[in-house]
Amino acid sequence: MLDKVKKHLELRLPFVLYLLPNQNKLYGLFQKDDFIYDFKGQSGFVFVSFDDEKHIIPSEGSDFMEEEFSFDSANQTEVLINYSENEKKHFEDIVQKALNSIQNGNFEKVVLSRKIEIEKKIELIETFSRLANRYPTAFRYLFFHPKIGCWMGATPEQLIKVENNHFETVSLAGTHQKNSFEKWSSKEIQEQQIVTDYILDNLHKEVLSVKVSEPFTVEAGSLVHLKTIISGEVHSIENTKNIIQNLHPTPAVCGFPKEKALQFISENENYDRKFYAGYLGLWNEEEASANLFVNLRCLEVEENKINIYVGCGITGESNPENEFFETEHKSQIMKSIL
Ligand SMILES: C=C(O[C@@H]1C=C(C(=O)O)C=C[C@H]1O)C(=O)O
Repeated sequence: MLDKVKKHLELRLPFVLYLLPNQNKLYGLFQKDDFIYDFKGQSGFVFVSFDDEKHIIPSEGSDFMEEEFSFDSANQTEVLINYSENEKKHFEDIVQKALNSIQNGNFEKVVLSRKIEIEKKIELIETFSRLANRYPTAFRYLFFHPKIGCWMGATPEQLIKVENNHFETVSLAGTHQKNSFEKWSSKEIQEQQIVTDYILDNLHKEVLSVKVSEPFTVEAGSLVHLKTIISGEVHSIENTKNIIQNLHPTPAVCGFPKEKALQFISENENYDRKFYAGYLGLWNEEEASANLFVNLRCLEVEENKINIYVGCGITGESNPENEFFETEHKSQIMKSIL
């Protein structure tokens, strides 16, 4: 498959490589032309931006390959926390502004992010190989489209999985470093509950039944999060489409209420999130199945530059400096494979 990837990169043709969580099989979908296909319910690998621009590498007409994943596991590096005081102050100021807005009753939660730009030219396949080796429990992907961009990531967050009318989604929020974690604070419990409530509210019109787990702690690389599994039955693929439309973007990556949080993000984050906090993955219209993930712990590859996108949930109890360090810790997930 590596030869095929190299060829596609040379010819500047779109492709995606991916590995499902806890699996060692590498899949590749290789488009034969360089059109941008809009996602309109055809089968393939979907790639949707934060502001809901929907693309797909369609299965039809593309080459599909699979093989055991056996790229070299090159060194894993530890990175030192490294940031400028300016960046820190800038982010803390925006968090403070969000706190004022929350206090004034404009919204309950907003997820604010940073775009960390690193001047660096990377070797794409080797870097993806390190990412795939390092985060086996995540959904790992490398997406390339000459007219859309090049992204890779290792996301711990499922947007939705549907098979035989059974669906599963998660509410994921709250973050700690694994090595210093003791227990969840009321702030974290509250910010995750906002996500769970929102998902349940938006599901009920579309599902036949729903089951909700207790919140539990999950590992994601060097971090831990608080997670609830929400599952049940849907009637048809139309329900699945409506659920996705209603869920995205969830308060795990946007905030609550959604419109107010979106407005704060667009007025205060000084860049386009593009595909960060969008969603991506498999859509099979014929089988009415989907396996989609939220695009987190990801980076965008430019010619001589990498953009790492990381965010964190702000609620009334947030502390601006702690939130800044949370984004730094999240960024280590990607920095350590560069
Ligand atoms: C926004 C991100 O992560 C999300 C926000 C979290 C939080 O605020 O604690 C935790 C997991 C994700 O739902 C990110 O990784 O960029």
